[in-house]
Amino acid sequence: MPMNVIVMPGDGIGPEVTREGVRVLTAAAEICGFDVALRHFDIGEAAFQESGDFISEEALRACDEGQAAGDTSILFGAVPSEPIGLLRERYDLYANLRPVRSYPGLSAVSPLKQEVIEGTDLLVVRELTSDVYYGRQRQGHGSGGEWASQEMYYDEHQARRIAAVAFEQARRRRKRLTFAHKTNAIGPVFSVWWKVLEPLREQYGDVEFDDFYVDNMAAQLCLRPADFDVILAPNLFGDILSDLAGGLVGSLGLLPSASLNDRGFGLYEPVSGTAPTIAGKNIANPVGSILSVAMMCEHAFGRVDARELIESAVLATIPGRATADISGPGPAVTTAELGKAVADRMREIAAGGK
Ligand SMILES: NC(=O)C1=CN([C@@H]2O[C@H](COP(=O)(O)OP(=O)(O)OC[C@H]3O[C@@H](n4cnc5c(N)ncnc54)[C@H](O)[C@@H]3O)[C@@H](O)[C@H]2O)C=CC1
Ligand SMILES: CC(C)CC(=O)C(=O)O
Ligand SMILES: [Mg+2]
Repeated sequence: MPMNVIVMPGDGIGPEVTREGVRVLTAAAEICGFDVALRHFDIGEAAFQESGDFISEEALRACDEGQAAGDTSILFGAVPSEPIGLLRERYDLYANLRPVRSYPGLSAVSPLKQEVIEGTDLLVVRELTSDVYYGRQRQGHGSGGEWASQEMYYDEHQARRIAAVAFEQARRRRKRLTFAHKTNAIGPVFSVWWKVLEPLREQYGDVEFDDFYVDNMAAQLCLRPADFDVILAPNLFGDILSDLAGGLVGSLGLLPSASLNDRGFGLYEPVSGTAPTIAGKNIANPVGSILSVAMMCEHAFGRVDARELIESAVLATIPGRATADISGPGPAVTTAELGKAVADRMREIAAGGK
C-alpha cells in the first residue's frame, strides 16, 4: 500500500522549497523501499485566481478522505495566512512539534557565540488550534474611537492534551520540560493550564519540569539555548519562541514542523512563511521542508530509517553546500542545488559511503 501525500506548495517560496522536499521524499522512498503516491493541489493565490477560494473544495475533499482512510499526510509549503489556519482548525491539528538544532559545522552562522549555541537541540511543542488566533473577535466604537478585541481562550481539554504531548516527547528525549506562560499578567487563562499540569507532573514523575514567564523564556533561550529540551507553549507564545529559536541557529529556513491530531493525521511544513522578498529567486533554504519530510517519514509512515537517512544527509551536506542564508562569507548554492545535494548524499550513504 502506498503512503499518500497531498502536496500543497502555496505561495512565495512555498513551491521552491516544497519541490526539494518532494525530491527528498521520492529519494527516501526509492532507497528505503516504500511507495509514495503524490497528489498536488494549488492553494493560496493560485487557487484564488482559479476558483475564487484560497483552497478548493476538491483539495479539502482529498484531505477529508485521506484523514478518514488513515493513510494520507499533507506536505505544505507556505501561504500568507488564511488556508493554513483553516486546515489546522478543520483537522484539529493541535499538536505542533518544532524541533530546533544547531548543526555541527553551522554554529558560525548563529548570531550567538559558538560555545553558547553549540549542542542546542530542543523541541518547541506549540498548541495550534486555540489561543487568540482562534479567539472570539469583537469590535465597536467608543470614547477612545474604534476598538477591537480578540480573546485568548483555553479550556482544560485543550491545555491537557497538548501538555500530555509535551510530557510524552520529553520522556522520549532528555526528560526535561519547560512551560512558557504569562501567569503574572493573564492569570485566569493560565490557572486553567496549571490545573491540568499539576496531575501530569505527578504522572510523569521521571520528567524534570520547570517554567518561565514567556518574556524571561525568550531571554533564557538567547543566553543558554543548549540547556533546554522540550518547551511547552500556547499558540501565540510558541509561534514567537520558535521563530526566535530559528534566529538563534542562524536561519528560519532551517526549521521543520509537524502538526498532528489524535487520529494520526498530520500536516508537515517549514516553520517559516512565504518570505516574499526572496521568492522566485531559487535562493530560499529548502532544509525546513526537507526535514519536515523526515518528520513525516517517522510520524506518518513509521519509517525511522528514512528519517535518520534524511537527517544524516542534511547534516553531511549543509556545512559545505549552503544557501545564502547560512553560507556566511562562503559561496552559496541554490535551493535546487541544495535539495539535489541532499538527495545525492542519501544515495551515497545508502550505498555505504559517508
Ligand atoms: N505556515 C505558513 O504558511 C506561514 C505563513 N506566514 C506568512 O508568510 C508571509 C511572510 O511572513 P514573514 O513574517 O516575512 O515571515 P517569513 O517566515 O516568511 O520570513 C521571515 C524572514 O526569514 C527569511 N526566511 C524565511 N524562510 C526562509 C528560507 N527558507 N530561506 C531563507 N530565508 C528564509 C525571510 O527572508 C525573512 O527575512 C506573511 O504573509 C505571513 O502571514 C508566516 C509564517 C508561517
Ligand atoms: C498564520 C500564522 C499563524 C502562521 C505562523 O506564523 C506559524 O504558524 O508559525
Ligand atoms: Mg510563525
